[in-house]
Amino acid sequence: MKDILAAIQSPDSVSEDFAALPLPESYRAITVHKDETEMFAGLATRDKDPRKSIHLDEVPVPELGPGEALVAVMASSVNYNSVWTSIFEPLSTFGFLERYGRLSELTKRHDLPYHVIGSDLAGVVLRTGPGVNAWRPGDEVVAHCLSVELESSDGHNDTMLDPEQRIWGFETNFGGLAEVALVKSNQLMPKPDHLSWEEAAAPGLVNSTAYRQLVSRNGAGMKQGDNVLIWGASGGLGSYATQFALAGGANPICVVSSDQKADICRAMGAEAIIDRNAEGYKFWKDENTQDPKEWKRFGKRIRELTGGEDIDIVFEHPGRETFGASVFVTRKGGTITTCASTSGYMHEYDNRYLWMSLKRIIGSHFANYREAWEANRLISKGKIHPTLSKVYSLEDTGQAAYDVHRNLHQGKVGVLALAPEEGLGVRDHEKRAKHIDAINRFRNI
Ligand SMILES: C/C=C/C(=O)SCCNC(=O)CCNC(=O)[C@H](O)C(C)(C)COP(=O)(O)OP(=O)(O)OC[C@H]1O[C@@H](n2cnc3c(N)ncnc32)[C@H](O)[C@@H]1OP(=O)(O)O
Ligand SMILES: NC(=O)C1=CN([C@@H]2O[C@H](COP(=O)(O)OP(=O)(O)OC[C@H]3O[C@@H](n4cnc5c(N)ncnc54)[C@H](OP(=O)(O)O)[C@@H]3O)[C@@H](O)[C@H]2O)C=CC1
Repeated sequence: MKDILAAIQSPDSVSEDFAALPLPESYRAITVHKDETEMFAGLATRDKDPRKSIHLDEVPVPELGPGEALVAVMASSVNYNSVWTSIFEPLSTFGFLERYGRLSELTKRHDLPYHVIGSDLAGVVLRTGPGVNAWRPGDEVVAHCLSVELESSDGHNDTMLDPEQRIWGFETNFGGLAEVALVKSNQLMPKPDHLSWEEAAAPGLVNSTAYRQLVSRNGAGMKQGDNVLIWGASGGLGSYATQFALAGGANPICVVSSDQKADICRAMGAEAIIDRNAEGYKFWKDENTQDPKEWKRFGKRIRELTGGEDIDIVFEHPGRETFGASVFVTRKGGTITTCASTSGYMHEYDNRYLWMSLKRIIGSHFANYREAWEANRLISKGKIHPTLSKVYSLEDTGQAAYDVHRNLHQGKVGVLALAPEEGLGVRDHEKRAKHIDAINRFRNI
């Protein structure tokens, strides 16, 4: 591993040098263990502690198959899907690995008693499998997390519709929170050259998801002037949704839960901000009863901020807690687009407000190959910026996941894998200097 890192850090290394490096037999990886899936049985979601289930193990380097690449991971980031994996909710991800393992001789590799998690990476290609021509050892890359087989025509127009669609590092093994990762080569994209390894690893999953959910015609198809209600506007998804709304000439109405988060949204350029904590919205009177008066109070506040207008698009992900309010505050003909249910997946809303006002609910999940590429291109061009706040070592990934689970973080949380320190990997310093304030906006807050 030392030789690999030395080659990555040497300005003189060429592709042949990487190709000639022997692959290590094993690598350090963040895992959860199959024999621990019941460890939190009986505990409330909030009390399940990722620091107890997340391990740092030495695991064997997987065999490389056709169309695949092994990547030396310099940095990765924590996504909420790794939080779900680490608390074994809503399902243990070992069920996904077993199902994938049944697909073919090659996919059997994924069905192991440990799960190497993580759905983002920035690093350097070490080896490519048969049939890979577009990427070579030594290429500096990021990887998106869409894994598809594409043997069925169902996914040929929109790769997210492939019946064998999986999220790498969540529904497959050998993810990005590790020193080495195995990906399909079609997941690879050029690393934005003005960013450090950890900055480049931060946007991938959430940026692509927000792009499909909000901007793409497969999602809400946002246009100039739209009022976009963004829940968790300074969080992982929300910090990119806010940037897309601003960059696309829309009007984000940002919901956050503290002054500090409101300040971050202001610094991004948003003006309409609702502090849900300070304003004390209680959309549920008790576990089973919502309070439409609170939906109305929330809608009134939105109208104050928009000069009397209602919401064209709601960017939804908190789920059960907010969904009733989200449907209510959407204007006639507007769209609620949802990609998650952090607070609970059995939603309730008053359907009269949906059908009588001709609103639409759109389900959205990650991004197809092309959308992920387009989202990464916007990062590379400096139109959208990473929202990295804090960076942890691989050893401290459990704490990083704990922070995200407890909503103690801002924007995105990074993890260094092979990178010995922060700030390495920048190739275009001039471009970086142009965007430095935006790149650092979330740092150390
Ligand atoms: C990029 C990052 C993303 C995120 O962070 S997302 C957040 C994290 N992710 C999650 O929380 C999602 C976790 N996943 C899940 O909870 C589950 O993954 C799903 C609920 C999404 C799906 O579960 P499944 O196991 O695939 O489905 P079933 O409920 O067990 O049902 C499958 C059985 O139901 C049959 N079936 C499917 N459609 C129909 C139909 N229309 N009519 C009749 N049967 C149907 C199938 O065939 C199959 O059957 P048979 O069990 O016998 O094989
Ligand atoms: N389907 C897909 O492709 C994807 C799904 N996801 C899912 O989306 C969800 C959010 O992910 P991500 O943005 O990365 O997570 P983060 O935790 O980084 O951000 C979510 C934000 O939502 C807000 N929030 C949390 N709970 C509530 C609540 N009960 N009511 C209102 N607001 C709330 C918080 O902001 P504040 O406290 O400031 O209001 C929080 O910062 C997760 O469940 C994740 O699994 C994520 C990416 C892709």
